[in-house]
Amino acid sequence: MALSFNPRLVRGVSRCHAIVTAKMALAASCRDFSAAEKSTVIVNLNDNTGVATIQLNRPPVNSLNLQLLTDIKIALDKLQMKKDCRGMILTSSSPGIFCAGLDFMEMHNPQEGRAREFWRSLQEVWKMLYGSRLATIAAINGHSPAGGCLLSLTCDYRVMAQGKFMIGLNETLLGMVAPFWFQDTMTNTIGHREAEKALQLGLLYSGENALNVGLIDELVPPEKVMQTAQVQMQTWLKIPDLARRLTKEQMRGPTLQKFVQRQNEDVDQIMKFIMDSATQRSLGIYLNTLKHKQLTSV
Ligand SMILES: CCCCC/C=C\C/C=C\C=C\CC(=O)SCCNC(=O)CCNC(=O)[C@H](O)C(C)(C)COP(=O)(O)OP(=O)(O)OC[C@H]1O[C@@H](n2cnc3c(N)ncnc32)[C@H](O)[C@@H]1OP(=O)(O)O
Repeated sequence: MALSFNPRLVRGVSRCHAIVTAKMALAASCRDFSAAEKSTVIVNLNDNTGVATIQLNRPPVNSLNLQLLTDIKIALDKLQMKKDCRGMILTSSSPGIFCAGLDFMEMHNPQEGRAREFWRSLQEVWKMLYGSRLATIAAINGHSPAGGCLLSLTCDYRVMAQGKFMIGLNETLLGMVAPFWFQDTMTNTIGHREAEKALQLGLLYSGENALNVGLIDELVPPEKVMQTAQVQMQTWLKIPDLARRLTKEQMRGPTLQKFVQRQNEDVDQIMKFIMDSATQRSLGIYLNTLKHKQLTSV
């Protein structure tokens, strides 16, 4: 079978797979909790407020490869073990791009063993974030398609930057089906009817339309995204932790339980799907449309 390769993506491989060294500039009251010296996330915990920030730091587009997923997981593990950490803001170190979703290089003609590990890591990160004891806010400072949208949907609140940025689960545009837990996370946020349209049509929303359907909670000028997230975090942290956390557990519990029951089956289904030649053909076609910039938002 002839596969369609996108030269720009192929060129991007070395860059995408290069390890990004995080440069830490820490304020006096902040502690560095980054996963390792060479990490694809920058993590700070403010001791005064108990609020941590995780910045996705994998230029140019924070596409989620195995390393970035692993670093997010390590960072979250560390933060959740800190008793004094009560809230977490998830954002990007590259204004203009929150996260471009899964790294195509993990999906395009993968080795099965690596692909399984990758998918399990994505599942783990979703489960940890969706069930986190922390109050979580996504400061969406740029584009957030597919897996990027999913990451933001795991948070308790979403602040997005005004501008030409798009957000949504556009999997069908890639000839893919968003897994049931992507769908559930979306449905829990915007309701069944809107999610049906969004998921079937692979809608990428503008900030204004995302706000209208409830996909995001606030739309603010780009330079105000972090500040707005921090102010909003104070509202969440005014609530006694235990009451807020138990309420979150009760609200999200059924979705998480369903996920745990079907987690292994989900991996098998994804592997069958991704190793199929028709899937790889559709993916190749999509990579070409990406090259020619045909993505548009509603
Ligand atoms: C292995 C098992 C997995 C199996 C999964 C199978 C089934 C599950 C079902 C579906 C799940 C899907 C979830 C996903 O997340 S799929 C990813 C979907 N993402 C997108 O569609 C976004 C694509 N990117 C864009 O639209 C634009 O890049 C973006 C708007 C984000 C930014 O635009 P901008 O103009 O600023 O930048 P570009 O010039 O386009 O990009 C810069 C550079 O980065 C490369 N790149 C972009 N996105 C990705 C990506 N997701 N993965 C890898 N690389 C990416 C792009 O090609 C450019 O490279 P270069 O030209 O500079 O080399």
